[in-house]
Amino acid sequence: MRHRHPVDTGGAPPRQPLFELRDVTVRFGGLTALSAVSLTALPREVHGVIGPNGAGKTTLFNVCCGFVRPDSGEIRVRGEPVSHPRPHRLASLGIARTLQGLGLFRGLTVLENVMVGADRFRRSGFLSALLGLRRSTADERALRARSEAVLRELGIHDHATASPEALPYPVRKRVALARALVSEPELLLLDEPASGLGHEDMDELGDLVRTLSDRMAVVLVDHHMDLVMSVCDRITVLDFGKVIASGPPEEIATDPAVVAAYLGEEARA
Ligand SMILES: Nc1ncnc2c1ncn2[C@@H]1O[C@H](COP(=O)(O)OP(=O)(O)OP(=O)(O)O)[C@@H](O)[C@H]1O
Repeated sequence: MRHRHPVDTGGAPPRQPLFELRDVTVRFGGLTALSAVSLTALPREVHGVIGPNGAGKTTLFNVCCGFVRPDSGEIRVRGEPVSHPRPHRLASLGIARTLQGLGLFRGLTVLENVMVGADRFRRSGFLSALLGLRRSTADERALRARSEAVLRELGIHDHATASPEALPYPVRKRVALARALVSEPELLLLDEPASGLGHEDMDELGDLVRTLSDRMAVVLVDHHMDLVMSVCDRITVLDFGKVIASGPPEEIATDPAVVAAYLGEEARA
C-alpha cells in the first residue's frame, strides 16, 4: 500500500480547508444524532470518520451530501458558508460522492452510467441551445473520452459496454466510483467504500484512494479499521453523536477515549 502523506508540510503555508463542518448539530425528534460536530477536509488529505454503531457516521455523511439539513452549525466550502449543500448542486461545488447502495442505472451500460455522473460539465441554457447540436456533439465526445479514461484508470475499461447488473460486486463498486470521479471533484465523499470487499480488493481500494488523494480531498466513512488506519491521514471518531477524538491514525489507535468507546461497544454487543 502507498504511504500516507507526511504530516509535516516542511514549513509550507497551511492548506486552506476545502470543506468544513463547524459545530453541526442534527436532531431527530428527541434524539441528538450529531452534537456540535466539526470536521475539516484539506486538499490532498484522506479524512476517515469512524465510530461504534449508532455513533452518527451516516448522519454526518448525509449532512456533507446535503441529504440531511443540520439544525444548527455551519458548512463551508473553500471558506464560503453554504447554508445547505443541496444534493443536486454537489457537482457544481466540486464535490462527488459514492453511496452504499451503488445507485447504478439498469438498462445503461457501464460507460453510460459513468457519463451520467458528469453533471458539472454539462452545458445548459440559452447559449447552448443557440449553439445547437454541433456543440453538444463535441461535449458528448469529450465526456465519453473522459469517462473512458476514468474507467481505464480504475482498471475496468474492459467492462465499458457491459450492464452493471451482470458484473461482480467489487467491479460495480468501481463503476460507482468512476461515476463520481468523472466530474473531476476536488472533494470525494465515500460511504462505506470497503463494504462487501475481500482482503485483496480492499488493499487495492486503499492504494486507489491514496492515488486519488494526490489530486483531491477524500472523506471516507468506514467500519474496516485496517483500511481506515492504513489509508487515512486524519481520523475523526464519533461516539453518541459527539467527536471524541480527531488526529492522525497513530494517535487515534491509542487514544483512551477511543479505546473505551470501542470496548464499550463490544460489551454492549
Ligand atoms: N432518520 C432518522 N430518524 C430518527 N433517528 C435517526 C435517523 N437516522 C439516524 N437516526 C438515529 O441517529 C443515531 C445515529 O445514527 P447513524 O445512522 O448516523 O449512526 P451510524 O454511526 O452511521 O451507525 P451504524 O454504524 O450502525 O450505521 C442513531 O441513534 C439512529 O438511530
